[in-house]
Amino acid sequence: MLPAFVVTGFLGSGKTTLLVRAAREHFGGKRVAVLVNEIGEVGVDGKVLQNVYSSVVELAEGCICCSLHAEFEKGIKEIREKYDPEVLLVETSGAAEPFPVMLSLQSLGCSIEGVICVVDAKNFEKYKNESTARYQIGGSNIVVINKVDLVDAQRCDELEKEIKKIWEEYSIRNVFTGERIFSYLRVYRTSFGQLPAEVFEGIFVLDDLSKYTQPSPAHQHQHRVAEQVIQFPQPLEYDKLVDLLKNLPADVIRVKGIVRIANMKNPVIVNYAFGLWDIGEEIPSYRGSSFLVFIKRGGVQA
Ligand SMILES: Nc1nc2c(ncn2[C@@H]2O[C@H](COP(=O)(O)OP(=O)(O)OP(=O)(O)O)[C@@H](O)[C@H]2O)c(=O)[nH]1
Repeated sequence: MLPAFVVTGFLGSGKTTLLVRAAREHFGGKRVAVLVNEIGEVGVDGKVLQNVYSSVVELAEGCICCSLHAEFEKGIKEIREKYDPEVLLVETSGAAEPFPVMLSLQSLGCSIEGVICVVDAKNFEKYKNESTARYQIGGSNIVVINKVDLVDAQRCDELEKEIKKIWEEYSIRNVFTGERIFSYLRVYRTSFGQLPAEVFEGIFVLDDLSKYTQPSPAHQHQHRVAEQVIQFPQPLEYDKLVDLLKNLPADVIRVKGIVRIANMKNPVIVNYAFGLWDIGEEIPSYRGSSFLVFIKRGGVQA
């Protein structure tokens, strides 16, 4: 059985950051393959992850928990044949629910060693009523309260209580017995996805889910976000980019992309989530054109 971890969590919560950190701190020396899914036609996370993992497969334009189901299974088979990994990491898009992904992985001979839901401590209040965010918490056995550098300890305590309540309500159950499929929830508090080694040591292995017949939440799942990609043929002025990020319409909840900036040697990653932005990490290997992906709340179904 191939050990697999699923990383889920709402848009911009810090999934890619966590995986980049895990590569540096916990997977040295192991053959690790990563499968990453984004809702948009242009992937950013895959390019960021390629900087630290050599085997990255991107599934863009669609959602692995519903429309991309077949591609997901094909992607996993391809990864196994091509890279023969010792560990598989799956980063779902911020708009996906983890349960169907877990079922697929198990049916393909993976043992799920943890479903990690990343929660954005700073912005949880702004997205906590989205049903997808609730199913992501309920479909996990490890919740990582991330961005704790941006909130105080009291807020973290409140959040942890709230998350546990949501987990109780939304956790996946055996429809016949009402029993919870995950017998426990483990909560960590982190900054920039820093986790203890135990998370990746196989101590959170899940049961075989195929014996449960609960219909997958994907059947009711709708994407209440829409995305638009803008390409920039010329390098951007730094100040103009900052201006743009500071003056986005309120319904834009997430922006990310890779852009070239005038007078900077390498392309850089641009990140914006619920009002917080950052222009920074360089991607020297990126050869494509500059682009930004804008994700809006309340858009059409994907
Ligand atoms: N202050 C702070 N910022 C963080 C932390 N973790 C991540 N970020 C920032 O949050 C932004 C989004 O992080 P990502 O790791 O790209 O989030 P994601 O969940 O992969 O995003 P999507 O794939 O679009 O859903 C980036 O600007 C990160 O640098 C943290 O603990 N503290």
